Amino acid sequence: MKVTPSAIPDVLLLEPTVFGDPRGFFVESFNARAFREATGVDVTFVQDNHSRSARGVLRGLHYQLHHPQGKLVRVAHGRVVDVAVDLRRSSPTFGRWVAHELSGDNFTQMWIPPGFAHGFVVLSETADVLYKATDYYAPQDEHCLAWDDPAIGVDWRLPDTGSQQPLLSQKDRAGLPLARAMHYE
Ligand SMILES: Cc1cn([C@H]2C[C@H](O)[C@@H](COP(=O)(O)OP(=O)(O)O[C@H]3O[C@H](C)C(=O)[C@H](O)[C@H]3O)O2)c(=O)[nH]c1=O
Repeated sequence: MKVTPSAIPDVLLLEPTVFGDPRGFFVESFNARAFREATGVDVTFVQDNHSRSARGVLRGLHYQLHHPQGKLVRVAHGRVVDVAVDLRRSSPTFGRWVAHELSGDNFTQMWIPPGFAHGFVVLSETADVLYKATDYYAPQDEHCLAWDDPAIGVDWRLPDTGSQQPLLSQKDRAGLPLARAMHYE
């Protein structure tokens, strides 16, 4: 597995080894020992998530404040721009973001440690996003950062769907700007 630090060094891009043959391919999408040895990150995942979305759907930017989740994100089918925003007030990259295309074709995974808001926008007709989390879902502890806060300035590379706006949940339409959102110490 190849591991490359992103522009925010704690956020890592992982490229697993893919074994292709005339039948198709095989890939170990997660191996705890390989993950620990390749990244130096020693965490336990307690929850697997899978969401399917249509082109132009944007989910995010979400985080749990008192039960922060580290996330290992991959795309089994389709293409997304996956985004992480550093909400650790003590971090030198507080308020900064990273975005990378994850797809069923590139097999790239993004490790996003606790302390970040996470979101993605779908570029393909549909996309299946699968991610492991290091803590359990805590709906009472969920917070939403505004996807379009100019103070963060995420370049979502929104797909052309004929609409200026991505397709958002009601919760995501009410995301807070960085200046008013709760942060991690
Ligand atoms: C996240 C989650 C949701 N749910 C239920 C709650 C709702 O009835 C339904 C849809 O939830 P929501 O609209 O919050 O799903 P997303 O907008 O995909 O939220 C996720 O989007 C971004 C990209 C994230 O990184 C987070 O994991 C998460 O916030 O699934 C659960 O039962 N367990 C869960 O862990």
